[in-house]
Amino acid sequence: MPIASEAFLQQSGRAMTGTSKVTAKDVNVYYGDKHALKAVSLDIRANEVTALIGPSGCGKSTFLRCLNRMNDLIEGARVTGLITLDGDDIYDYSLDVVQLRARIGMVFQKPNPFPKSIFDNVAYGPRIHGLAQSSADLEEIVVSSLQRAGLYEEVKDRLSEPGTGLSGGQQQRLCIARAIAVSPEVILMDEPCSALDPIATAKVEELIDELRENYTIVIVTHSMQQAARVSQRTAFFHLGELVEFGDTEQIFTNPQQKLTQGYITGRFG
Ligand SMILES: Nc1ncnc2c1ncn2[C@@H]1O[C@H](COP(=O)(O)OP(=O)(O)OP(=O)(O)O)[C@@H](O)[C@H]1O
Repeated sequence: MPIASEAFLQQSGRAMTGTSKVTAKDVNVYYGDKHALKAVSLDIRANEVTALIGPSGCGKSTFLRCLNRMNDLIEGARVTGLITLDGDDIYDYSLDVVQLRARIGMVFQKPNPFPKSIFDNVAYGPRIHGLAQSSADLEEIVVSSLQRAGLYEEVKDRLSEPGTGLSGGQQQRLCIARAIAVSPEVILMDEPCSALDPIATAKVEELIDELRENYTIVIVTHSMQQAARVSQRTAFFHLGELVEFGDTEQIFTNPQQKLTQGYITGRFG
């Protein structure tokens, strides 16, 4: 592809598939004296799903939270190293963290809709970021976000009812719609299916696969089957270190490291 179009795509906020969207270089995280993440470097490619796997406490969530500076909210947490979004340092002192979190949204383990109507849950972000010029505009954003999250058909007749009245799987798709509504470029998901039953999990996994057409996704999961089903690339962490990172198929069929092999074959974890 000619360089001119690459420059245009990057300016327009959408990097090309295969290009690096988020880059971490030598990232360390300390919680007080605890060195929780050790010299982690990895590239997250645009329009792919990157899965972070590894045994409990290995630092997956810590790394995920570095990517939109959620660790800033944890007292005593300190991050060193470089993390860039489209080449720009996200820890730059002049950067507006609220804007950053609109560009890099997050979906949590437990669905956490606001105690508001389904409509207002999705409208919340666009309202605070001033993304809608009129109420018709806002309605369009809400409807299209619910559609992209695969929830609209199920809730279109009860948009004014509380989001907390939906089933767990629907609540999680509502949270995904809420994240999408501010047009993020990257969506971080921290075990988004761990509170869901298998049918709701399948729906969210299907959705993740559809979303990567427009977004870059990073997902923490405890389920190796899920990582294998939804991701293109997988990073295996152990005791705060990134042990192996590569194409998902290669990681699961031909891991290069003994530790990775031990984990994926269930020898520990
Ligand atoms: N707020 C915190 N304060 C102190 N230590 C923390 C904090 N959060 C995480 N840790 C520690 O940092 C290490 C990495 O934790 P993290 O939650 O990132 O691991 P994880 O791989 O996501 O684990 P899990 O799969 O159990 O969620 C662990 O040893 C954990 O105890």
